[in-house]
Amino acid sequence: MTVLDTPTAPLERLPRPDLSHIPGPRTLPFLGKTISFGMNPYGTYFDQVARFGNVFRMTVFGDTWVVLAGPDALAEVYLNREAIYSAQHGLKAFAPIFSGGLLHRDDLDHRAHRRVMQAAFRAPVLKNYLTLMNGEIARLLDKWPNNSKMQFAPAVKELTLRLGAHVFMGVTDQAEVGRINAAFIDEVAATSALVRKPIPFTKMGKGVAARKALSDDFRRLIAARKVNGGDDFFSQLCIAEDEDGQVWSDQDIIDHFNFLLVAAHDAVTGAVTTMVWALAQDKYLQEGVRAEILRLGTGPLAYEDLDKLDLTDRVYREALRRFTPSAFTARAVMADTEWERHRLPRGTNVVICPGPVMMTPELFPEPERFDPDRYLPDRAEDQQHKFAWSPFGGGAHKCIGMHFASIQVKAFMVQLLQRFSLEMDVADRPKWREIPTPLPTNGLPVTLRLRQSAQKTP
Ligand code: HEM
Repeated sequence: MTVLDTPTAPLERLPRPDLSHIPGPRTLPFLGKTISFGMNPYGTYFDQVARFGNVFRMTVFGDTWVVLAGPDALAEVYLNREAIYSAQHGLKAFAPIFSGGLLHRDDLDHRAHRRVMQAAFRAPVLKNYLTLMNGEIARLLDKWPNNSKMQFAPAVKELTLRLGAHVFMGVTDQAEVGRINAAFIDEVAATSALVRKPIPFTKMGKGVAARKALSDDFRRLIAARKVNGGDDFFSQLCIAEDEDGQVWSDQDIIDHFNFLLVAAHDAVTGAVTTMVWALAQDKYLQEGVRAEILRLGTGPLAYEDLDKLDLTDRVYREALRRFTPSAFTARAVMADTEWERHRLPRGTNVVICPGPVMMTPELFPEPERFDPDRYLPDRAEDQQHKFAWSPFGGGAHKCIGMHFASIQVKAFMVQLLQRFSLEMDVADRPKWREIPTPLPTNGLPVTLRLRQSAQKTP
């Protein structure tokens, strides 16, 4: 067993190239399209594509980006065949919170770290997580109210946080769970900070302080887990090794786990919230999903049954299309290149847009309609282009947790629908905030009614 030795050099400063040859709107210097993009990111995208085509310049929060629109651009940047697009540089605004995480590494360094992480996502390990999740979901759902309207979005956020502490970290002490979750919430909030410098009392300042506090917690946990082991995700990361016996240093474990917590949490919460939004307003669809779930029995989801939830899976996929958790992502260009006859000099920051691509009517007709049948073999709208449907990204950085996420979402939906009918008043149908992660702005008021056959956990 050897400790992986891939020290990350400090980020080199890239030039700030002149991008005046790229088409784009005339805007105020610092402000640019900040307000329009912040309030209506998808609308801004489609508007700019209509005016300038698939490559355009846009200034947001003082930084100028070149937006590469459409699914071909996703293929170009995600597949990164010539190794010229850097995630580490492109996402450097988040480095104070996430440096050292997998998405904040490139090339050989990234590949070496990803090989170690893969060990925590093997099938037998995932199966153990499912067992842990099932027990904890049952206990947490026992506490949800029957027959009264609840704010579903914050409730599911709280539930996934508690689930996360248990399944992700193996932490059950309530005081510790509370402390970790509070720090975690500050970290997540920092990802949408307007002020990117970690000045005390700003979002970024609090985020950086939270990272420090969490790192101290993780360091204490590592020592215990290396001795006692455990089925939780953190314990698996502590012992993860690649096929050549390479393992991470303690600092690597801390950095990776720090990023993983956030990567896992918000997206899963978003997917579940969207599914409940769709099912609560479509009784017919809800009954269809429930019937499919009940055909498997009345117990929690078994690992072997994961592939038998066809309609549930299509609802999940449609949720990830309709309000995708990660609608935009960024890279930096490390060597002069060209895209669609536009020169992209070294140092150009590019944005690619999986969210808007999944809302493009030419690929997904009537994109605003929630329609799980899009994925049936006779329509297969997602198959028209390799990157038509790509909520998990692609290429070297494709989401490593996508099976984990699918298990978590389905384990939750199985127990939720076995127990409860979901109802939403027409007047409560929400507006959605689209970035940084989609959220119904009214908290999603939903009434849960305990089904007659459902029982509380013994
Ligand atoms: C529905 C849930 C999820 C969605 C939609 C999602 C989406 C994504 C996307 C789009 C990326 C690529 C970002 C980019 O290239 O810029 C990504 C990367 C990543 N995700 Fe997820 N994710 C989800 C759940 C999870 C979970 C549950 C975990 C861990 C348990 C996880 C861990 C990661 C990691 C570590 C990366 C970086 C991979 C790399 O750089 O090699 N994600 N995810």
